[in-house]
Amino acid sequence: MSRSIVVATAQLGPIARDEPRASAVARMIALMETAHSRGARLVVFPELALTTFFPRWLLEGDELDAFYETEMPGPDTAPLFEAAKRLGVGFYLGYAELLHEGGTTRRFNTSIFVTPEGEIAGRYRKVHLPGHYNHEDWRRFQHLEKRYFEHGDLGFPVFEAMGGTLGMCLCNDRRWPETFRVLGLRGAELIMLGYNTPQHYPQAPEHDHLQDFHNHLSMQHGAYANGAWVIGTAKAGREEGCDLIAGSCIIAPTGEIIARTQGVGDEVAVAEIDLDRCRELRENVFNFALHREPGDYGPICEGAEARAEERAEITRNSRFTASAD
Ligand SMILES: C[C@@H](NC(N)=O)C(=O)O
Repeated sequence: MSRSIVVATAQLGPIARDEPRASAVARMIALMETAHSRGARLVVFPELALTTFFPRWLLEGDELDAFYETEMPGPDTAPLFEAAKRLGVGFYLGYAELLHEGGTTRRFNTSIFVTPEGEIAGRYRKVHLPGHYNHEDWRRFQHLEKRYFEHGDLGFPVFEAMGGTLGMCLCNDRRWPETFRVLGLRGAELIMLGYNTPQHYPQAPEHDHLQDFHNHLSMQHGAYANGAWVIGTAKAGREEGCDLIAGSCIIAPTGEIIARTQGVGDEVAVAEIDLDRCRELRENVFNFALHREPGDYGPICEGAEARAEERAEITRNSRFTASAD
């Protein structure tokens, strides 16, 4: 018996700095309706899908806080939840999360999975935060994710929804094989992720022409080496003068891209996927129980305590991550 489900990647074009959330949400509902009209029951939106990619600027106070969600759904996002219920569609959504916890303000780069019933079935907080902590004059665009978000505190959880075992990650996470492997070890059959990836890589501009290649290379390998379906969704196009790559796609457990967007604007690509196809890999070349050799992978987990302490020290010194209320 197959476990087939029609899924969609719902790519967004640029979101202007002054574009209200209600406008971004209206665009997402239109994409969801298009996906639904093509049979989709699951839709994946990008990372930080409700606003422009604000870590490209040094911001403070209310101007910064305005880019975070303090409730989900909130007044601006409730229509997306309602559309999902009306259409019977589950969705992945990336957004900036701000919460007050024990007298502390916490900020995460977060994704959730919402079921067709409108319930939040899964939550993920980004583990691999790229970029830097302080303003760097030499950059045309900042990448202040390390300043604006705390290291995700949930690890890489999986959850049951839509008849399968699902997992999530966000953007830079896809470049790390460990992300996919941990989700694979937990039995993920479908891994969803959103990304905001500039075409220009300031530290090594000679790699600019490789951004699309590295994007697909990472996700296709993650799918193949773990026998999982992967859906990757871009926020694409020229956003506030910064070119973001597109290439949103649906990838089979064999590593093959079976559907992808063509342009750099709002666009949906749809495919029917059979979750049972994960077995083609997981019962053969990547049968973990039979072939994996964890005894030889020691260095992968070395340094965890030192790294946690280093992060805690940085957090204590940062005005933005885990700041006192
Ligand atoms: C640059 C970085 N962006 C991100 N939003 O994590 C990446 O694509 O790895």
